Amino acid sequence: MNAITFSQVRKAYGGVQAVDGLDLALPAGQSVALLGPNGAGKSTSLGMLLGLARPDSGTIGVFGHDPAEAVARGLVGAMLQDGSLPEGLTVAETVSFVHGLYPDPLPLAEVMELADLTALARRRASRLSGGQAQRVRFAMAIAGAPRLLVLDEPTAAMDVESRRAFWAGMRAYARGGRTVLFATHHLEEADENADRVVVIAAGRAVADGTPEEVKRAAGGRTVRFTLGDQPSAGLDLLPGVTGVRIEGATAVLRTGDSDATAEALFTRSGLRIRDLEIGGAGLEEAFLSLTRPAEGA
Ligand SMILES: Nc1ncnc2c1ncn2[C@@H]1O[C@H](COP(=O)(O)OP(=O)(O)OP(=O)(O)O)[C@@H](O)[C@H]1O
Repeated sequence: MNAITFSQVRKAYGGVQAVDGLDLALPAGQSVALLGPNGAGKSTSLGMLLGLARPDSGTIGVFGHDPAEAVARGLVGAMLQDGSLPEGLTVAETVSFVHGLYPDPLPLAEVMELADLTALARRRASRLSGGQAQRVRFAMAIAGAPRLLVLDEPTAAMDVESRRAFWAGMRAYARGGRTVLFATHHLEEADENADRVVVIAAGRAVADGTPEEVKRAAGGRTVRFTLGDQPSAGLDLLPGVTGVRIEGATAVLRTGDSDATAEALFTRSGLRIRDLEIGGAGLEEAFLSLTRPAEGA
């Protein structure tokens, strides 16, 4: 059975078409990243999935139910971008209170462990750093052992160490056949933590598959070399080149024909080429090539 289906879902705010005909079918048991640039429609889609807003048209199903019905049945846990924590309670009291609301929760110690909160149990929840508060929200989202866990940019306020611990907790939660859908614009988070990546731009899915498949669908390879302070003008006109990015002293060319691009760099560009590397396109190149045309539209 599909955990989630979106069929031709549309949602506009005033003149902005936030979600523009989104189709999605996610089988139960997968961890899926909804990957897209700012304003792509990720939060709007997740809000509708949680029954917080209704589509203007189209339908959304969660384990075969209407979203609000699925939430009422306790099938869905969510961690959204904001939401304040109660004043005056410790972390342990906050998590334990929410935990007590569910008929069939995860063991409390397991919730604290998965959210990496054991060492913070006695701290006041209202005095936590942004990243620590996110971990409490994560604990509250998983406490009821929901079959579907929805996370909207969960690591936004976390440092590198907290992120690592967070994703380890998320993957451990996902292991018992549970479904996780998370929104992110961090490519490496999608690459490392999702079985499947849905790239969303301008309110539509523009690519959908394993991280490897998405990279392949975007096609092409990258040719990178040290440009130094030489001019980059004209690199986009070399044979095969479909995109040019300058990263500090390095030029990164996306190309459909790396042999022709490399040959032209040496014979025709007039540049001094050093440290040439040819590689497969990473998720970042795939993401840029998939979302750029839609963004500019
Ligand atoms: N309540 C609202 N009122 C008006 N416009 C909105 C509202 N919510 C979202 N939008 C607009 O809809 C579009 C999609 O926004 P959304 O927040 O869904 O994108 P997102 O992919 O989650 O972006 P981000 O990564 O920045 O969170 C944006 O243009 C946004 O400005």
